[in-house]
Amino acid sequence: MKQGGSDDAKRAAGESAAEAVEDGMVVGLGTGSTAAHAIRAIGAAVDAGLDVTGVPTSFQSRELAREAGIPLTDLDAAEIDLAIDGADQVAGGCLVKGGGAAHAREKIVDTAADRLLVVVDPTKEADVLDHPVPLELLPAARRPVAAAVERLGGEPELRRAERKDGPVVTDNGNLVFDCAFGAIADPAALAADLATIPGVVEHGLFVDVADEIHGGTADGVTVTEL
Ligand SMILES: O=C[C@H](O)[C@H](O)[C@H](O)COP(=O)(O)O
Repeated sequence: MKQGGSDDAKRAAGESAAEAVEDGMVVGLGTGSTAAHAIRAIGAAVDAGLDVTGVPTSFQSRELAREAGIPLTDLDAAEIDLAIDGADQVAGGCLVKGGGAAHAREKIVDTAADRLLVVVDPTKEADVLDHPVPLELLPAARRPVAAAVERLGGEPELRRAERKDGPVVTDNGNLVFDCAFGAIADPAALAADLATIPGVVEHGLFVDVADEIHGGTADGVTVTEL
């Protein structure tokens, strides 16, 4: 599922968003190769004396933040000022997320933040969302969830692990379906439908969550306010 934009473009986007982090902030730390650049840049700022606390969105972002020296907290203890996160596709301010199977915790952290800055390279930007939508689902609900997705016109595919026999298991112990719907004309309506399926823990459509898109290229960054 992962797409391969250039690392220079991802770094430009991540570092651009990290510049918005101010002294005293609690920052949501997204997951993925683009958000990783923001985490490293925030770590460098902490090393230089900035007082920032992070709320990770996954095992991976927690590990990276620890390595980068960012003090961590959680939603029980703190309000989040700003979150920085990647996306698998962006169109019209809506996002598809979950290529790294982290979208459930990402959605909790990103929606809890006062502002969400999305960091992407040009391969992620589209006119209309048509990327398969990841669903995190309870293992016991696999068959009924698949049937419900098909009734909505989607084609669910169980995500399989690349270096393990069997499925991907999320940080929460659940399965992931990647659901192809073709072009998604009305992301809000599809999001509402997916949210009502029993057994779906979270879907990867993020509608009305992002505040800024930091689109990186090897030559610079375009910031789009939403
Ligand atoms: O589950 C993973 C996340 O939603 C990522 O933010 C998303 O897949 C983008 O990752 P990357 O920046 O590596 O393409």
